[in-house]
Amino acid sequence: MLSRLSPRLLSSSPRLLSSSIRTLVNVTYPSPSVAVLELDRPPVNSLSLEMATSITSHIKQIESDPQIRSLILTSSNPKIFSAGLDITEMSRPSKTRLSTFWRSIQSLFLTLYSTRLSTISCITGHSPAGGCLLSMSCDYRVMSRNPKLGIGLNETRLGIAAPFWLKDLFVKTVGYREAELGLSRGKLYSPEEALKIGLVDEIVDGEVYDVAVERAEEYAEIPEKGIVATKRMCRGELVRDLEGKIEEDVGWFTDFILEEGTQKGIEGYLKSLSKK
Ligand SMILES: CCCCC/C=C\CCC/C=C/CC(=O)SCCNC(=O)CCNC(=O)[C@H](O)C(C)(C)COP(=O)(O)OP(=O)(O)OC[C@H]1O[C@@H](n2cnc3c(N)ncnc32)[C@H](O)[C@@H]1OP(=O)(O)O
Repeated sequence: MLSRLSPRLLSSSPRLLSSSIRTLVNVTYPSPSVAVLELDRPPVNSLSLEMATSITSHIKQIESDPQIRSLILTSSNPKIFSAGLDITEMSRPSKTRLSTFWRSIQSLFLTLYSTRLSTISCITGHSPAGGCLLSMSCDYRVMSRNPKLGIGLNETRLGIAAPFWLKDLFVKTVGYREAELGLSRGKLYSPEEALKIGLVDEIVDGEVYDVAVERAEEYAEIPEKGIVATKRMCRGELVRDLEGKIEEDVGWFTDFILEEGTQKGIEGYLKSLSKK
C-alpha cells in the first residue's frame, strides 16, 4: 500500500499515514523541487533495522520523482538529530537479525551517499556516531550554532572501531590527520569546531531549517547532469569499495558484536545511558 502512494501523496497526509503505518519519518515539500525527510523515531532517532529501511525506501521514493532535485534530511526532535545506531539492536541479537540490521545500515549509507539528489543535512541537535554518518553522507551540512551540541564519531569511547567505510568517509570529509585524531579520541565536536575542520559547512544562529531550504533551492538550480557526474567522480570510489566488500563487512560486524566481551560492553553502555 505504501509503495503505491506517490511521494506527493505521502506529503499531503503525513499525519494520516503515521497513524496507520508507522513510517518513522515524515516527508514534506517546501517547494516544487525540494523534499524534506524528517527523522521521527522518538526518543532519539536511533537507527533500528526498521528505521534504516524506512529512510532508505523513502529516499528511493523521493528520487523517483523527476521534479525533485534536492533533499533535506532533518529531525522532528529539535535537540537530537540522531543518536546513531540503535544499540539495542546489538544487544544479545540473533545472528540473522544482526546481519540484516547491518545490511540495512550499509544500504542506507550507499543510497544516501550516491543519490542523484543534492542532499542537505539540517542538524538542529546532537549528531554522534551513526548520526554523524547520516550527515557526512549528505552534500552540504548546516548546523545550529548551539555550543552544547556535539557531532563526530565517538566509537572508540564505546570500546569499538568505526567500519572501514565510515573511517574513509571521515577522512574524505575532514582530511587524514584530523580524522585520525578525531577517531582515536572519539571526539564530539562543537558546531564551531566542526565548522573549522569542514565537518559542517555552515552554522546558523537563527532558524537553521530556513537556511537549509535556501541551500536546497540553490542546489536545485544547478544542472542535474553536472551534479550527478561530479558526485559520481567524488564518491564512486568509496561506493565501489564498500559494494565489493559487503559480505566481508557483514562478517566483520557480526563476529565483533557477537563476541562475549563486546556484549558485556554493550550491556554496560545501555545501563549507563538509561541511568542518566
Ligand atoms: C556500545 C557498543 C556499540 C557496538 C557497535 C559496534 C560496532 C559498530 C561500529 C559501527 C558504528 C557504530 C556507530 C554507532 O552509531 S553506535 C551508537 C553511538 N551512539 C551514542 O553513543 C549516543 C548515545 N546517546 C547519547 O549520547 C544521548 O542519548 C543523546 C543522543 C546525547 C541524547 O541525550 P538525552 O536527550 O539526555 O537522552 P537520553 O540519553 O536520556 O536518552 C533517551 C533514551 O534513549 C535511549 N538511547 C539513547 N541513545 C540510544 C541509542 N543509540 N540506541 C538506543 N537507545 C538509545 C536511552 O537509553 C534512553 O532510554 P530510556 O528512556 O529507556 O532510559
